[in-house]
Amino acid sequence: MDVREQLSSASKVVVKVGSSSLTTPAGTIDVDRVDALVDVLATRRRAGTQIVLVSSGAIAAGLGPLGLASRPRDLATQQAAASVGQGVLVARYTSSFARYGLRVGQVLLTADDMMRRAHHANAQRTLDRLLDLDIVPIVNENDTVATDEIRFGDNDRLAALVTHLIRADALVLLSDVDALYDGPPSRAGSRRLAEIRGPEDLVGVELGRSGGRVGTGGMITKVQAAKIATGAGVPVVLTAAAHAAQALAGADVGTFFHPGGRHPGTRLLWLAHAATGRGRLHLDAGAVEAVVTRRKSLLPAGVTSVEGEFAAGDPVDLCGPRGRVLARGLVNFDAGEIPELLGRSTKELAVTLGPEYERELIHRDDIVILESTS
Ligand SMILES: Nc1ncnc2c1ncn2[C@@H]1O[C@H](COP(=O)(O)OP(=O)(O)O)[C@@H](O)[C@H]1O
Ligand SMILES: N[C@@H](CCC(=O)OP(=O)(O)O)C(=O)O
Repeated sequence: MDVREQLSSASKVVVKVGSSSLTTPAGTIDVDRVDALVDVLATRRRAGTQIVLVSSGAIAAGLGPLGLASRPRDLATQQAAASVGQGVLVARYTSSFARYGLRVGQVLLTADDMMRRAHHANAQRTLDRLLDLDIVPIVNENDTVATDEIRFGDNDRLAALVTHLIRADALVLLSDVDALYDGPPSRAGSRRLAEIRGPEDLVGVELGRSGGRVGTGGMITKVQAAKIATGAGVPVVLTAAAHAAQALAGADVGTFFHPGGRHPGTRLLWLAHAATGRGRLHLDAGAVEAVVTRRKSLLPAGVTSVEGEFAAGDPVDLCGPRGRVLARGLVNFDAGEIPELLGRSTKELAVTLGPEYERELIHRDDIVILESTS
């Protein structure tokens, strides 16, 4: 079977569309292009495929109503624009899908929703239920509450994580460019890359930032998203929104990223690919061996020092004796509590500080290995 047939036979697909494919330069919704995209998605939905649409465009669609000529630099005004634009965007999707008798549901997610166990399960349950009810979920980052520190900032990686969250069979990234090129598409001689089979095919490819006025991540975040999805066994197609129908039909458009890898736990994908450590724990050689090689939980006895300000539940980087970041995990204690625990056994801590201290610093289920020690 041609690999691209995985797209035509997929029963659950995540489609991500960028701001520039949905809005006009004047900062309003481009109704014709939204309708054209919805025509494709609704047709596929009515043929039985479950679709989740990850749609950017809230900030871009809020510019016109707020009288802004370009994307504001400061976060507060971006959030205000997103607040106005998100409503306009979803109103348009609602009426556009209604032409096909389909309902949409708005789902706004933060990075935390992908990471914290309870939030993650909640988001998963909601999306699953929406799909059971034949509703098309329209997902975006919850821009109005996300601060710079905790923000995804781009919907490409969010779409890859949603792909895992709902156990989709394929991810389609739609942009204003028809494929990944080996250099800037505006440069004469740049060639379309029809297929990416693995990291070796990306060597020498110039991944530029966004060329448009309203896009954010450019090709860098799209390739990161493709790596997250394919690394967990899901094929990805990157192409222009105008080619959405062909991409979903498995035609030779855009760039096809071949799946590889297995399906790791979704929550930890966020930790590996989208989180940044809020602090660092320095491990001795024994703890590195236990955590990285034998995949055990991290106990206070194996930690030599702590850096940074973080709260229980935050991601922290785990460094080896030479300072290399080897793993990342969700820590069970606030930064301020940790110094007095260091180097001590959990039994001893339970006796002196109380039974609630007889637990690991980081449970092994909350650790992802970023680099092996060998
Ligand atoms: N190697 C490349 N191949 C294709 N496009 C590239 C490349 N490098 C940079 N780009 C730019 O990435 C842009 C798409 O990213 P972005 O503006 O973030 O899109 P979106 O808003 O759809 O998410 C394209 O318009 C293009 O100018
Ligand atoms: N959440 C933001 C979009 C962020 C983003 O990734 O934008 P884009 O690069 O156009 O896909 C918004 O709705 O404006």
